[in-house]
Amino acid sequence: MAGGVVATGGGRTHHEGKITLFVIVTCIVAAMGGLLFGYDLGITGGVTSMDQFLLKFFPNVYIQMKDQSGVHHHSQYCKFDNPLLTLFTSSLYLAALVASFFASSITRIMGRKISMFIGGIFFLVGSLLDAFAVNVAMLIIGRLLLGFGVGFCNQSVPLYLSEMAPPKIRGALNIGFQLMITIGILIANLINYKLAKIKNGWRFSLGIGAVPAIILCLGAIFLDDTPNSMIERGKQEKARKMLQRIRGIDDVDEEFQELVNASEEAKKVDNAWKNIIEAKYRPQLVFCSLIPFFQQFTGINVIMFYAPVLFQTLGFGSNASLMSAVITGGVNVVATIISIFSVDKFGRRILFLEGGIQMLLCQVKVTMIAKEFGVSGVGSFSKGEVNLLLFFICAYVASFAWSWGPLGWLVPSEICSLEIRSAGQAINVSVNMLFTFIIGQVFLMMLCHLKFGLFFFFGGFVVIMTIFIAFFLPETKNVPIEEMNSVWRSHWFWARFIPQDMVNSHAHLQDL
Ligand SMILES: OC[C@H]1O[C@](O)(CO)[C@@H](O)[C@@H]1O
Repeated sequence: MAGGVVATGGGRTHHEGKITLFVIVTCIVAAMGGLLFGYDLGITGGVTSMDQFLLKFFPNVYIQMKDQSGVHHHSQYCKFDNPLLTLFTSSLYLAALVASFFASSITRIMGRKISMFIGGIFFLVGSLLDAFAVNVAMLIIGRLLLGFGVGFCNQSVPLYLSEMAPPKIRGALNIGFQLMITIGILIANLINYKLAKIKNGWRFSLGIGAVPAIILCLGAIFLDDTPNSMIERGKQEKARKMLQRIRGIDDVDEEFQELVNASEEAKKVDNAWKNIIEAKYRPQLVFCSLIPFFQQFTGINVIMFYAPVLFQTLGFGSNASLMSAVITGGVNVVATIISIFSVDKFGRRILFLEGGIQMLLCQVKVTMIAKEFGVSGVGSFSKGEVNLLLFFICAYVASFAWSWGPLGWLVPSEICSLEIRSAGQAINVSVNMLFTFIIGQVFLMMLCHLKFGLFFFFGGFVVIMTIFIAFFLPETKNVPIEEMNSVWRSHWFWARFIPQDMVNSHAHLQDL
């Protein structure tokens, strides 16, 4: 899940309830929010490598790119290094960061539906502005609007999904949102590949985002709000009817009562921000801040944002570069699906540790192969080397996609109890957006200065984060949220922060 607060409605509930057609339609529409995020995230990489786009908005970059003589630049690595070009990609994340502060209150006070609708409108207008852009300003304003869309949808969609779905599929849906993001990235890569050859293809690439935005807006108009949100806003009777409708059964008393109780308790939480800085919540504060930071310092967005540019820099032809982005996008989707099936089987730690080691090995291998290209970037690869490079980049993306990708959202959401949940999620989402923005903004400059050593730079962070997980993250698989304190209490490091009276006496940790 890429944001929002997970509504657990009391944790381990096993209510009756079918997966009704209503729930399915609801989920499809809401999932458009994740798809749009992924689409807008993945689309810029291909667009910024298209000649016509560069020629229109960034002619200097175009000249540098075509110039093989070295007159305009010192090395191949620097040909895309242009702050405005990177702002086109990364401004979206800055806007998303700002919007999520407003979006969380609007989602709570006015409901999930309104928030999704506002997000959809931002996506729609942003896509159209970009598609019809006549200058760089219009292009960047469009990206900022798309970023507002991301901010609103990241708050409302995951919440909407988890509140509409029957409890038994809530966990799967949590990762399902991340899956939709990866599908969005893949679709963007495919569209770029197809449209690169047609005249002004970039306009279509940027404009096609309007289609899921329209579905999202229409959905938000016609679908109802969640029972949780109705209860929160005092519409009890409407909420009960809604619950009967979405569950497809009449007897919803037990679940309804639980939702009412959860809402009462939520009202009692006076100040999640004050709570989370208390010493007893130190582990949650640390993980909600460091997990998103580390997730971005795996370097994944270097590939997601700039794969075509990166491949071109490393000497791939323009078509091969766009195709390679499709391949990495496909690997990303498949590995995220693998994660859905293995996260409750192997546990979080195994996935984090395996993912970290595999990412590191791949980064070392990529550095070694890219070294052939030389510091000045004038070397060239053999066909075999190109394939090997692509193989290791794919293996790297796969290891991210079954570890830090989905777990970066899952773990923070499952360790925060109600009294700190909203603050914990807000920290997680904002730290993630902030560092996505920073990496998006400085990557091309880093590529220019660090050259192939760039992969090593992120590799260094992967070593630190893997050691961090090994020593500090206890296994959270199958641990109900109310028993999390026992886990911290029996941890060699976190135990010192947790007073004995916080530990639930019924805790059972045999499964760990
Ligand atoms: O699938 C990769 C994508 O997933 C995210 O980490 C969000 O969870 C993005 O920052 C990244 O681009």
